[in-house]
Amino acid sequence: MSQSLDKVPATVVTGFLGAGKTTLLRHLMQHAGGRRIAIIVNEFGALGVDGETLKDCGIPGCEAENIVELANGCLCCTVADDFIPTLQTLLDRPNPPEHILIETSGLALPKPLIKAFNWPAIRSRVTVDGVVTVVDGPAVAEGRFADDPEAVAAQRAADPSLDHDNPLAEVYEDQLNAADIVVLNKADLLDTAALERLRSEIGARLPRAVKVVPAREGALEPAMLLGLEAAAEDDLAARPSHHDAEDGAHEHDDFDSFVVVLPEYDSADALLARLPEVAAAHDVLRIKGFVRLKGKPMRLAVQGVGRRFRSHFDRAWTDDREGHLVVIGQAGMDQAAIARAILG
Ligand SMILES: Nc1nc2c(ncn2[C@@H]2O[C@H](COP(=O)(O)OP(=O)(O)OP(=O)(O)O)[C@@H](O)[C@H]2O)c(=O)[nH]1
Repeated sequence: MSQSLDKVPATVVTGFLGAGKTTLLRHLMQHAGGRRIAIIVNEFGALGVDGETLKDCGIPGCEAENIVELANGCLCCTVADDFIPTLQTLLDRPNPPEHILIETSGLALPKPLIKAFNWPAIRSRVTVDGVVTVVDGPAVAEGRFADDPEAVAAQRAADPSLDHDNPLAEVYEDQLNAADIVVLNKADLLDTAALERLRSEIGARLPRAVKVVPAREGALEPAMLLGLEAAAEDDLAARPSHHDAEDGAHEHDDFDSFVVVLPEYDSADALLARLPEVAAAHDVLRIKGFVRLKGKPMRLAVQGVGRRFRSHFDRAWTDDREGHLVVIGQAGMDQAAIARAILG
């Protein structure tokens, strides 16, 4: 399918919490070859961390003005108020972007977002070049997205549109269904046999013939991800969604997030030792944020996915915000207990 020459291509990068979407975007920006790219980030959680991670990260193109953070919330419900005007503002720039990258929240069902590209205000100006679904390989291998993998497989064989008990499974499935390419990320944490098994398992779940490409740190050539010319907004029927059955209306109450404000620490060692234990004890899905250390101008970026944590000094603080961590989990998590345990 050839893309209309005057439409700006937009790539939707989706994938579950912590799968590696922001990491993949950073890699793309690093290898953009001078292309003018704008990024729209939509995040679940009261405080934007992904936008903060990308903005002014030192990669050419990641200057703050090229990165737009959409207000916290469900992109599909704020399409008219937020998303469409944001796109229009980008397209109306004197020097409009040559490509737009959109990072969805890890909990988003991507189809309503793709549908939004059919809105009259933008339909003639922008097209969905492709949907890149980033998958957290080890999390899938650990069975994070299935109540009981065998039971779900059997159920699906009987009725592919069946809802799952596990809300994670539903989001995961919708994100796979929307994909034009699947990035099987965190390949470094899987051996060859596990990687091959996952690749064929994922391939078997996909509703269409879509490539499943293993990656480490989202490091793939931009040519693999951009320029797919999928015009996904014209091809909605091929991308079944749990959202379809709900007739547009959907629940947001499966997941929850809150912010823990941190004191300034002499050393982050004790905090970093506690975090994996807290995440495991409370089945927290995602923890991310920045820690302030006494006497250090640099902020310590902390990223946790399940019980796997990483931290590094990313850049100097540019404001006097306190250190904070955004915690995301399933609804009903004991926020007070988690906050207490984090603060130690
Ligand atoms: N071991 C390993 N870790 C990775 C890889 N890719 C990303 N990570 C780490 O996984 C964590 C989450 O990565 P992000 O890129 O922030 O994930 P995300 O999908 O943007 O997260 P949300 O926006 O919260 O959904 C970070 O600590 C990354 O450094 C990979 O290929 N291997």
